[in-house]
Amino acid sequence: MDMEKSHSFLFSGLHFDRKRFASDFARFKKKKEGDELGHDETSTAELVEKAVSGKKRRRKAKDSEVVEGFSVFKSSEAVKTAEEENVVETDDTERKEMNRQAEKAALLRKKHGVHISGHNVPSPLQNFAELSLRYNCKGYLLRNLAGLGFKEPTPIQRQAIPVLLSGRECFACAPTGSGKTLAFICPILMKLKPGTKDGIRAVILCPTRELAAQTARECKKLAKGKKYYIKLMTKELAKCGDFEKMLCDILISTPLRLEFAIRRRKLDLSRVEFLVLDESDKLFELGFVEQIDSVVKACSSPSIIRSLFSATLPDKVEELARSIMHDAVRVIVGRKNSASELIKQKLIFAGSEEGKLLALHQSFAESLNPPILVFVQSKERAKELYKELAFDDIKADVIHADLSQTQRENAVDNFRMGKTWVLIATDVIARGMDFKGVNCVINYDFPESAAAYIHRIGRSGRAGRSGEAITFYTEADLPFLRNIANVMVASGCEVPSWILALPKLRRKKHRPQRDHISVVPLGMDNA
Ligand SMILES: Nc1ncnc2c1ncn2[C@@H]1O[C@H](COP(=O)(O)OP(=O)(O)OP(=O)(O)O)[C@@H](O)[C@H]1O
Repeated sequence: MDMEKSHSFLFSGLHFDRKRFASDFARFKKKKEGDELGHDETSTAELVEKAVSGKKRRRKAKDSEVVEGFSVFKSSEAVKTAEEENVVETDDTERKEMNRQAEKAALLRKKHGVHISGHNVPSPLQNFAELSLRYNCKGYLLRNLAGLGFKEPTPIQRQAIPVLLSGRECFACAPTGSGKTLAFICPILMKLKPGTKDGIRAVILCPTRELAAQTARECKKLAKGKKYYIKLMTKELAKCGDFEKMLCDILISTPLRLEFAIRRRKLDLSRVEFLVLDESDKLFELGFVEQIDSVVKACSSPSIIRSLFSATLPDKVEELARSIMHDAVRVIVGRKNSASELIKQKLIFAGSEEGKLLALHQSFAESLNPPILVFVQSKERAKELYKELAFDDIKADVIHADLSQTQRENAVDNFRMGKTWVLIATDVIARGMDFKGVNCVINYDFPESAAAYIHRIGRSGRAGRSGEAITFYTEADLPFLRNIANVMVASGCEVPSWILALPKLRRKKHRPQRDHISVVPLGMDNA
């Protein structure tokens, strides 16, 4: 691929007029043939060719260091013929044009808070129309984007789409609710032919079933009008699907189900051209990493394009991923690992576990502005809090990993439709879930990490809307308070200075033992 690039790069802007230099060209051709017979005649065309290939060598050497730097060719030692003067002039114009383009791209990135690393990064999109001007995007996709009301690409879409379309692997980190899903689906749809019998050519991995189902739905919306085979790996499919006969262009799955299908059902992923790890930092956590490993191995095509997307991308994950990626481009929107600036964040000291419950009842009694998401630390606590709220006149529901698939789906659907006002949840829906217009996220239990905090509160303040996040804390959470306060400060929220002066904590996860959620004093339940 690099070879191809340097080839087209070398000859772009250089037009050797074969008609005008017909006689030279004929001599050059003769010379080439004559070379084999030991002739020694130098033609104009050959001089040009020599000068150019000399440039090619120097340019190749220079390419590995910096992208700009064409001035080096000005010191060509080769004899300058009139034709070569032409070449140099063309080179100069080409250089100026490239510099102009690079400057324009840098300004656009600056305007949208896009930071990149990697060489030869394609310029960001100015608008969706550029998808067809630069990349020949089909009309159906542009119509679907317009139909969904997407007028302008979001910053991550502006940069990540051209990166993936140019065949480069990509690490992408952008705030919650900033349109990362479209950033990876769009290039897949643009690159893959719909409805072929070639087998699976794109795999999107998500950490939860809910997110996988949501991503499959988004993918179908964007593909509307084209006969793509888009499949969600359900439990039944993983267990009983006839993979040899299954028509599938794009497969969306959780790592567990996909690994099961690969290992037990011999699912063939050797023709996969795009592998996306959504919420990639989660997927590189213990418990997922072995499954990811087997999926990465099964996607064995040498030309595969892998990409990692998340709102949080710790350095450790980047290092690990870098070992499997080739020449990846890194795209960061805003500050890495930070919360969306659209969310107003507050910390509330609730004193004790009982204090938290009273504070929640009180805040609901004073003003209830649904839809509201309430996060707790475990499924046991989710059940407990749900029981407590059931006495109030509030339409509450609960979602956690102990529920059946159907119960989980219903909980999500009812919340989406507005039938549920308050959804009590564990971290099972903390990442990626796109509930439109969540007004407030309440961290009833303090999040276990800064990343968990960023993802949880990121269920509100999406797609340009504002949101609110309230985090309760007790004495037990004090050692971890500073970590969350730092995230708040980084996204422009005010935090009391004493919190920022708390000692630094090395421990990454915070899951204290907590008293049961109940206003009834312990031991009185059966009275
Ligand atoms: N260009 C756009 N213009 C307007 N809205 C958009 C655009 N692209 C995506 N959206 C909408 O923005 C919302 C958030 O998008 P998405 O779920 O992809 O966010 P995300 O960055 O993946 O968030 P998270 O980190 O929480 O997973 C969705 O409702 C989506 O439809």
